Amino acid sequence: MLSNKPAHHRIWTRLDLAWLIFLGLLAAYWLRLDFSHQNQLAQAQVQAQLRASQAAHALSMQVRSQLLGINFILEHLIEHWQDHDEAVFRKLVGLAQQGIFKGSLDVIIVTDAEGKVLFNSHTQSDQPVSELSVAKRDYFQQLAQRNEPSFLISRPVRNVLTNQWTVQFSHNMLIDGQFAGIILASVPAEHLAEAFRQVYPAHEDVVLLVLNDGQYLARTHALEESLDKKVPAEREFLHRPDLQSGHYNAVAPIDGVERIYAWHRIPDFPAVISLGLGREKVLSSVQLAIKASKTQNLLATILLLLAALWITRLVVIKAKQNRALLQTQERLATLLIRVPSGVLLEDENNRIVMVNSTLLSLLNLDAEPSSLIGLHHSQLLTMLGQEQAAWLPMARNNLKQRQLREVKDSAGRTFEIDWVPIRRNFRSLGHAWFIQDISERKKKEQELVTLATTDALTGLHNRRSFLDILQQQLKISTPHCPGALLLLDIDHFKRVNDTYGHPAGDLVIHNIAQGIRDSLRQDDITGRLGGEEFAVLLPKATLQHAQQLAERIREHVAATPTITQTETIYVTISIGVALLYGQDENSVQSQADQALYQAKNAGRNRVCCVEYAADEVEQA
Ligand SMILES: Nc1nc2c(ncn2[C@@H]2O[C@H](COP(=O)(O)OP(=O)(O)OP(=O)(O)O)[C@@H](O)[C@H]2O)c(=O)[nH]1
Repeated sequence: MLSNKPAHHRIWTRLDLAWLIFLGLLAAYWLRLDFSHQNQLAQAQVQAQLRASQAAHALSMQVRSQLLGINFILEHLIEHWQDHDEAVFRKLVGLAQQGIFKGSLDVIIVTDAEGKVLFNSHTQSDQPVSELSVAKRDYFQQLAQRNEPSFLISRPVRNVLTNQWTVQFSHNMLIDGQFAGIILASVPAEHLAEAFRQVYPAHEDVVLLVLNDGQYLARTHALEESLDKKVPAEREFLHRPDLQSGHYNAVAPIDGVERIYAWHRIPDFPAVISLGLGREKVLSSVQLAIKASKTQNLLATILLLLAALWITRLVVIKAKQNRALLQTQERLATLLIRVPSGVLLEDENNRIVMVNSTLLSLLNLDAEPSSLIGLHHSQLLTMLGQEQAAWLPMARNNLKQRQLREVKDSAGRTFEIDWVPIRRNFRSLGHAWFIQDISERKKKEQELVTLATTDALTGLHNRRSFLDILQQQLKISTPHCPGALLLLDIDHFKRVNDTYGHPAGDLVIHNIAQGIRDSLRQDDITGRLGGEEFAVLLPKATLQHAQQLAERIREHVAATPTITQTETIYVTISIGVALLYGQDENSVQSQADQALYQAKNAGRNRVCCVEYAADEVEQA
């Protein structure tokens, strides 16, 4: 039996499992996608670091060559200062101003060993040099203690006249190994920053030039805010003197921008170049691609979820339909078992769809109904005996009308075979056979027919049945075979009843009926029209033949008494004869009746015929 709950439960268990797997796969996909996005970001960052590192290295080389140039110019000027030819020296200073940072040199100063300014490029040759001393400056004090040629880059200082930040490049002068003063070139920090800005103009990117102690010398952006500061103490290059280059990510405290930094020490000089690329800008294309990928995947996921919901709905509907179908099949199967007919249902390809055990027993087939499902009709026929196979010819699907027929088997049983086509919208869906053993029904029908057409006392045709046959016979009678109607009536039967009683009278009637039947041939028909009146139909008889037969009957009745326990009863009969041809039911009866009347009037126990014209008799 079908059970609703388990089937329902089963389908939901399967769906739950499918959803679990589906959602698990989706989650795994998204985790993998996220991992891949992180990877892309990391790779983009590594590439940015690489780019920054290469660019920082190139910048450091460029700055180094600039510094070497300044150093060379200062050394060259020192040599000429010691020649004491101020005119030539001033000319060389003019040339140096052109050479150092493309004319951005602020000032060149020469001092004596005490720090007193002996030459100032701002002072014209015909003017006295102002009384200035740099003796207290760091760079002077450092250089004063060195007895080998030394080049110093000092932290930026504000020019008191221009209020500009300037970076001081200084070199000591030695005469016979003794400190004899310094030469100093001052360059605006803005100029250094501008040189870098030309390469990295965007404010997201930054180039820093710092001393090894972290002091800013130049910064492409926010220069003013940075020049009197140092870079944050945690920067790698401050505490890893062993490293020549490196990189780090940081949010600059000056402008709050997050950058990917790569730094490089400037070979031979105590300074570091650091290039920071704006992280957001560098990664923006990758982040955009990731965002687009996430959007596309989200849409695809939503579509997949919608599709999965739709499929779930279809599966549930299908499962419900299947369950309903199974229940219907089960009901049908129960019906098939109970139905008294044998049922065989086939599809449009003559494949067995349904069969019940009643059919198998009617066909004398020893098999389980389920074993026949799916078999072709021809396979079923080979399993059947010849007789049964003939009952179920291969169905023709073009037949549209029900076919009903009766067959008899060799055991005398009658079967009704009903073939019903199954069609829908002009299309054949198959057909069904219903087979019923109707032997009993047939027997009962026959009994009813007999009851309806037979006289109970004599077993002869009753009046209605006899007249029906007479009517048929009248239609087929011909001049050569006219046929005849005999009306027979027992003579003085009232006396028999009166004398011997009614039961004895019945016996007489019964015996006379028997006598009449005994006198006739197989084809002749006898009936009791009522009371003591009988009729005989001789289908092909001529008048002469009918007369002879009537006479024989009359003689037989007269010579055959009815013997009861106490009596022997002799009776006679009178007979009227009429020919069928050319008459209808009423006229032929009327003629035979008149002939009978004549026989009665003429003394009874005789046969009288209708008197026909000579040509009529000849024909007969
Ligand atoms: N026992 C018996 N008597 C019947 C039956 N049917 C009719 N009868 C009797 O048959 C008799 C017929 O009588 P009538 O018609 O007078 O004719 P009849 O006495 O035979 O005289 P005729 O025909 O003139 O020779 C009646 O007494 C009926 O009661 C029957 O089925 N059984």
